[in-house]
Amino acid sequence: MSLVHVQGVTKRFGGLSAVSDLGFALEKGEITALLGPNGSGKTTMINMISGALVPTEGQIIFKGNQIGGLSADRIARAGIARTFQLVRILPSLSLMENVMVPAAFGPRRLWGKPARDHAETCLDRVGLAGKLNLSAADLTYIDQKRLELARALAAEPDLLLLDEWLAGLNPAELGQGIDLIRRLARSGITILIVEHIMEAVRALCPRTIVMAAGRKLADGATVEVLARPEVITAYLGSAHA
Ligand SMILES: Nc1ncnc2c1ncn2[C@@H]1O[C@H](COP(=O)(O)OP(=O)(O)OP(=O)(O)O)[C@@H](O)[C@H]1O
Repeated sequence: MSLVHVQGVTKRFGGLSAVSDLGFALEKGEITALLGPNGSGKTTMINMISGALVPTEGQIIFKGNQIGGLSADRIARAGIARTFQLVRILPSLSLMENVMVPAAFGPRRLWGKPARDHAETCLDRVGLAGKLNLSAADLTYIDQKRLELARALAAEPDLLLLDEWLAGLNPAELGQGIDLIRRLARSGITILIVEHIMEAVRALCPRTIVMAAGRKLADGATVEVLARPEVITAYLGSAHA
């Protein structure tokens, strides 16, 4: 059985259909790109999987259970974590404290020493092992991104949703970011990536799903999908082309 099964999902905001009758499945351990021009509905889809938005129609099945419409808190505990387009960390807290907070709300509800040990492991996984007691406000941009990832990992997700996690990195940092995501995927986490940097998509994602105006335009091997005329046409109208 697929880890995730999105079936006939629609999200309407008043008269606007941001996502229309979308369907796809994600297999365990897969790393997949969700692409599309600005406003095509990618973030709305991620928001429905993570519980920030309730689908108007359709089902989102995760590990065999319908999760569409459940609270973000319950979905996180079921094993789905995400990052945001604009980094969300707690600047006044140390790195360790930043990661202990989501650990407390994760499936094991860790507290005290087990939470500290788990936070240390998560920070180590993203390359921040030496900075546990620094204040989050003092981090460079890429380290803030690493910290956000460590906070997502603290909830011990089976599915990780990355919403433009690589955006804003310089070329050297981009290489480090790609390596880090690849390492996480190898550890068995299923990853869905919304990303406008095609170099990263090609390097990381064997499979790509393309949305246009809320609908699925293409789904298949990345190299093949990105060469399709209808995909190229969809992107030519966008600022990211
Ligand atoms: N809360 C909301 N209320 C009303 N309309 C919304 C809301 N969220 C998104 N939309 C609209 O839904 C459409 C899809 O937006 P969405 O942010 O999902 O696109 P996207 O593909 O993620 O775009 P981008 O690449 O620019 O982030 C857009 O027309 C957007 O204006």
